[in-house]
Amino acid sequence: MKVGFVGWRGMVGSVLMERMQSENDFDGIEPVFFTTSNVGGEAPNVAEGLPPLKDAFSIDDLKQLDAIISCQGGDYTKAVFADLRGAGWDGYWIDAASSLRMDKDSLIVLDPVNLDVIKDGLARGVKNYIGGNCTVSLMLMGLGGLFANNLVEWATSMTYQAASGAGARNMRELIEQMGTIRDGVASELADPASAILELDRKVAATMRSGDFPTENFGAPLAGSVLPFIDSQLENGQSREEWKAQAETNKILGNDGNPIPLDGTCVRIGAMRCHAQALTIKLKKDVPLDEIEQMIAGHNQWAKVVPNDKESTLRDLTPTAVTGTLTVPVGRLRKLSMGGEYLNAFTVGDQLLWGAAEPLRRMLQVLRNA
Ligand SMILES: NC(=O)C1=CN([C@@H]2O[C@H](COP(=O)(O)OP(=O)(O)OC[C@H]3O[C@@H](n4cnc5c(N)ncnc54)[C@H](OP(=O)(O)O)[C@@H]3O)[C@@H](O)[C@H]2O)C=CC1
Ligand SMILES: N[C@@H](CC(=O)OP(=O)(O)O)C(=O)O
Repeated sequence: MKVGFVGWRGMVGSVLMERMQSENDFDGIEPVFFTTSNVGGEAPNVAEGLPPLKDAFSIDDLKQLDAIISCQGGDYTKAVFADLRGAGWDGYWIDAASSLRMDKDSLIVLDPVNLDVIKDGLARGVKNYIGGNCTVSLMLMGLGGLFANNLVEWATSMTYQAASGAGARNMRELIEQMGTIRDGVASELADPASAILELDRKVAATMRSGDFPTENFGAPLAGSVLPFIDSQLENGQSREEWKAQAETNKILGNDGNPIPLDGTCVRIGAMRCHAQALTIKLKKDVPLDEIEQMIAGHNQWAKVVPNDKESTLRDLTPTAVTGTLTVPVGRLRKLSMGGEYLNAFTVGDQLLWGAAEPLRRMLQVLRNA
């Protein structure tokens, strides 16, 4: 199988390369690497004898491939995809960008949750397989057991989304902001007897000053939260909030009767793990131990964290989860509204299950088909 890689040196692409190497996914495929900026440059060192980088805008070169994985972003997809199909290319297009997700000729891939939908798509001749929004994919990896058991009547999710979701430059800016705040009160911090309200006043003044580095986020994130992610829709939702219901139901293959999902998406000062607090209205009052079994039994990455303080602070934080494929689910308890109202909190690495991993695994599904 001849597989083209576009966007392999970006943040999502680099995580994809790491995962493919550690799973030996390059064995048995013929990888071809593309670039938008360095045609003729050296391909990454993932296999022997790779040809130099090809032009990612060359339809003739792209047409030679059986499958293309793009982590280059939506603008690239918009620039080449239609022309490539228009030129008669019939290969598999696997993409991290959102542009084609809701297209009728595309499926959203998250195989531990929707392998049946993917296999049905392959049998029907679907050729476009798109990774889901990170928050949606991570929610489904954690709570897939409840959806698989048809228990969710509706859910609302309040998210705590990491800087990486906005890009590599934003991750750097978050740390710049943290450092700027710290540097502004270095002398007060060095003196344990300094007045806390004076320290606090200086921190606020630093964050509000015109010099504070906010070029990428557009506002201070360190020491604050930003309750709007992605663009604004006319109905008052952010696009990130809109994706929850639209993408979840598409992933699950719910055509006629969508499960309502909505909430507030918030950027916080974590590096690459998204977290979300969910209120889930169950279709019936199922005992908590059965719910825990459904969640833990759904896939090998979902882990139930006991609802006690020690376990939660040890295992249910971005710090604990970052860089791993584990998707812990905790704070599981029935809410005071009644036995059909479930509380849950889940955390996941948004560059792994939220971006690169579903694409890597889609290639494996194709190879095994
Ligand atoms: N960030 C995220 O959390 C998620 C992102 N996505 C999708 O993936 C797309 C790519 O995201 P992301 O990986 O964050 O984007 P990046 O900005 O990290 O990389 C995109 C491209 O930028 C070019 N580039 C320019 N300068 C550099 C540099 N210094 N280092 C590395 N690459 C550079 C590379 O293209 P070239 O080699 O051709 O120059 C690279 O492939 C997004 O647009 C989005 O559609 C999807 C889910 C989550
Ligand atoms: N919007 C997500 C990241 C992302 O890339 O989402 P999407 O793939 O749906 O555009 C975030 O900011 O955390």
